[in-house]
Amino acid sequence: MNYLLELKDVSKRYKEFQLNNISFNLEKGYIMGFIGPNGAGKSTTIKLIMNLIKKDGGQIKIFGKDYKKDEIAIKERIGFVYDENYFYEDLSLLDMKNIIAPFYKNWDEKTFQKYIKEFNLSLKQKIKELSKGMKMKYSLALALSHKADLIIMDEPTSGLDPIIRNELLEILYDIIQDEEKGILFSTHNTTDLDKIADYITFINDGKMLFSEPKDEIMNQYKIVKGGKEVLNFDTRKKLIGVKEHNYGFEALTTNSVLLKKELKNEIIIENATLEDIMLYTVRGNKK
Ligand SMILES: Nc1ncnc2c1ncn2[C@@H]1O[C@H](COP(=O)(O)OP(=O)(O)OP(=O)(O)O)[C@@H](O)[C@H]1O
Repeated sequence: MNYLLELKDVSKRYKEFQLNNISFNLEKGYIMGFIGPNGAGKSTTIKLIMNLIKKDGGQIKIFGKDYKKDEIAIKERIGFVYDENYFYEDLSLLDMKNIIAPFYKNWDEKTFQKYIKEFNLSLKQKIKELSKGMKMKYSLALALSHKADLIIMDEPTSGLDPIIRNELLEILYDIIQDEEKGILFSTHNTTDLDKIADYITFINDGKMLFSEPKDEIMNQYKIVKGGKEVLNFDTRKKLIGVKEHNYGFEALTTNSVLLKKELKNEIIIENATLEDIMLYTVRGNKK
């Protein structure tokens, strides 16, 4: 398989946090949502992919090549959008672009100008005068203007209003239509991913929970609701993150077919959202 991005057992140790054996692959033509609660290790993983920090173990390949050996050639084909600021604050948007653009052989000035206009930015303005959302839009305009094959975005929708947020999702969707490009997109806001992601990689507390096609995940995970009387030892084993209230319980399950067979009309099975999957799983892990 010709992957754009391959992580195998990638690990990183900090004093009080460990990222353990993260493995996933991203194919051409797909959008992967990278989800997990605060502090799960999403930014750490992205920094490792971008070689901004050193890994302690595992392998990272980008475009089939070792991510370090071919770093310069690889980075030319990556569009990177990152929450923390890596611009010179005193420069104008135009001056900063003039510094960045020559690094890319495939820089497309027309595309850049198109996004600047679409995002309502002024090239005369200084970076330090931009709001968080405006900085994100500027970052996006830069990342999308050199015909990158792999787009890596760390929380790109944070700070964006719903209109620009939706526009961004449409732009990302359009980008992958030629089936040559791929997007890795980390976010807390799983509703963004309900719309556009093909694959979901979920990490919690530095550990991988899954990396699978979104449709399979949505088929596998369901919400169960029922009365407390069915909550015995056997049933609990099939439930994740049980939430009990006065009249009954709600939980996540990957055993909905079996539960329905055993408990028939005593329970209700509903579809789960990605947010449900994240919340119930994190609750289940805490217990
Ligand atoms: N330079 C560092 N030194 C020590 N610990 C760090 C460092 N950078 C990150 N960490 C720790 O690693 C853990 C994971 O952080 P990370 O930023 O990767 O999480 P995240 O999933 O991106 O969270 P968020 O959604 O809040 O951005 C946190 O506990 C954080 O404190």
